[in-house]
Amino acid sequence: TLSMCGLAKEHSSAEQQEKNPWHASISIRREGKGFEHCKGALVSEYFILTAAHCFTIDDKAEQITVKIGRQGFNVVAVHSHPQYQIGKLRDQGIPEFYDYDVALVKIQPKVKFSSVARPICLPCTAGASRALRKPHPQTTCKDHEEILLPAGNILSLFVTDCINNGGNSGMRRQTVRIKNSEQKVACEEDAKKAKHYVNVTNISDVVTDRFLCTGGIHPEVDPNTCKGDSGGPLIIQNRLRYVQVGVISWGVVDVCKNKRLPSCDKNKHVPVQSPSYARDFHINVFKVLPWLKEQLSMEGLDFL
Ligand SMILES: Cc1cc(Br)c(Nc2ncc[nH]2)c2c(Cl)c[nH]c12
Repeated sequence: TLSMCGLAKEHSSAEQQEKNPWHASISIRREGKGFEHCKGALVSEYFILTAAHCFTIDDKAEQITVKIGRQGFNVVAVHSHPQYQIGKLRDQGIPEFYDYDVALVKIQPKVKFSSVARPICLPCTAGASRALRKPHPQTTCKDHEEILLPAGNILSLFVTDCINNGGNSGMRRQTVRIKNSEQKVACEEDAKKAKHYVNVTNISDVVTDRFLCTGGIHPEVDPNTCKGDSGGPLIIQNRLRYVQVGVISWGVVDVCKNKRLPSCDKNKHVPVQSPSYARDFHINVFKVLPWLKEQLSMEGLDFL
């Protein structure tokens, strides 16, 4: 049967992985330096969408492992976006430049879809039209963008690590608002508060058109990402279906640095101590569609 993307178990007693069956954990082993951890989202039988900055040019596929729930996968290849170049603006005093910070990790064996392993919907695919209950092929990519990213503050979610009562790590959904309104300017201005960008005069050199901005305290206090959340999906929930609109790229304040992980127990409310300028930046999936379409052309995703 045609696999349905963006479908999860919703009942409260479902396992975390059943509630987020696209969630992937990526670990990169580096000789003498331990591990780097990132997140990603399953987007087809063979590919995980994540952030390009999780990898360096020296990383070999053998050093990388991907886990979807309890299941481990080998990595065949990492395809970073061709325009991603972290050192591109070093001469202009910008040490790290995250434009086009996306990558597709090809895994093997082919993922057998189940209640704990199922792809999230990518915008501008037939699966996303079905998930949005819009007619295919009448519905266009532009329609998807108007539905998913209208002007205003858009409710979205990402998943972060937490400690459950058993002491091992779980995952917890965080709700944030994408500032796609007049607040977008203030959101992007706060990028200057990142230690890497204090000397930047023109913030649009760093926060390019490719980014969505979340975080801050207006209209509500948004939780923030941690470095370990890099590569995870920024998701819009529409009824009981989920569509990925962003890839977590970078932030102003690493709220997890030298801090214990928050508890997974929702009732143990973690007091949000982030400053008002703590913002997070995500690559807008709509801005990298030509690359996605090319890389995923054999995956049967039926791009619009
Ligand atoms: C998700 C994520 C990635 C990276 Br890389 C961070 N580091 C950083 N941002 C700017 C320069 N370096 C952070 C921070 Cl800080 C919070 N969340 C982050």
